[in-house]
Amino acid sequence: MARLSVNINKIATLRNSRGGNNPDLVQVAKDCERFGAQGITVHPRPDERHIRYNDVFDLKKIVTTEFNIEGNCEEQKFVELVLANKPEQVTLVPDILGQITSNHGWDTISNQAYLQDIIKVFKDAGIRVSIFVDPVIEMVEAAATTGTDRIELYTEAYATQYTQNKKQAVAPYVAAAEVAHKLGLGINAGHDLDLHNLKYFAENIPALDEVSIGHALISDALYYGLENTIQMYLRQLA
Ligand SMILES: CC(=O)[C@@H](O)[C@H](O)COP(=O)(O)O
Ligand SMILES: NCC(=O)COP(=O)(O)O
Repeated sequence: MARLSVNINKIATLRNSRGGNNPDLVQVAKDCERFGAQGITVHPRPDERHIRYNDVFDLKKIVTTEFNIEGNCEEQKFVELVLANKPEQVTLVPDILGQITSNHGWDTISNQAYLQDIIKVFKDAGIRVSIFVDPVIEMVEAAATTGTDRIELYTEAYATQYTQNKKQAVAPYVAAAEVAHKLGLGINAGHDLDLHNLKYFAENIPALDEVSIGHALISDALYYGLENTIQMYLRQLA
């Protein structure tokens, strides 16, 4: 069964909207774990639109499952933040400044030497590395020679196509996961996964280690409550 890592970016969005500490991000992380979350994911962006760099230090003190920090390693401040906190996992995402959200994986061919160097920095610090990739066979194959422990399959395209044709939507991800598994890579996935599309994805992807889910899960919690929502997502993975 793939692990569920809850991305709490949008809790920080709500907190920041009024300038105080409500909702309390640290308490929400503790509660997510108490409700069954098997990991906590945050994505501190340079503009700190939601997760602030200081949040990472506060969360590191209390996360007892797996702490996954996502971000763009081309930002030195991000590299220093991760090395200072040594999470269980870092997920490297090639975001360009000003993006509304993450919307592409690494070109692991043209960035091969750069990724090899930066991945070694994190692995030498004892941190598991995952890199964000599109479900493109060549990109997965080149990921294997970067030294990364895992890939994270960027699932927006799956989510977008799911309602029209779920078999067609999942096909490239199955193919990518089969190649990744054969090459000894761990397999994570995330972006726009939700209560409608998660079960089918998890049933079809071989050797799926972890999904990280935030936007839809936190939105669902507005209707179903956080504890019930986390349990609902876990049931999709059972
Ligand atoms: C990498 C990815 O797809 C998501 O984890 C990302 O963290 C979402 O970021 P926002 O919450 O800023 O949209
Ligand atoms: N890596 C994906 C993630 O952490 C959350 O993405 P989303 O569910 O907010 O789209």
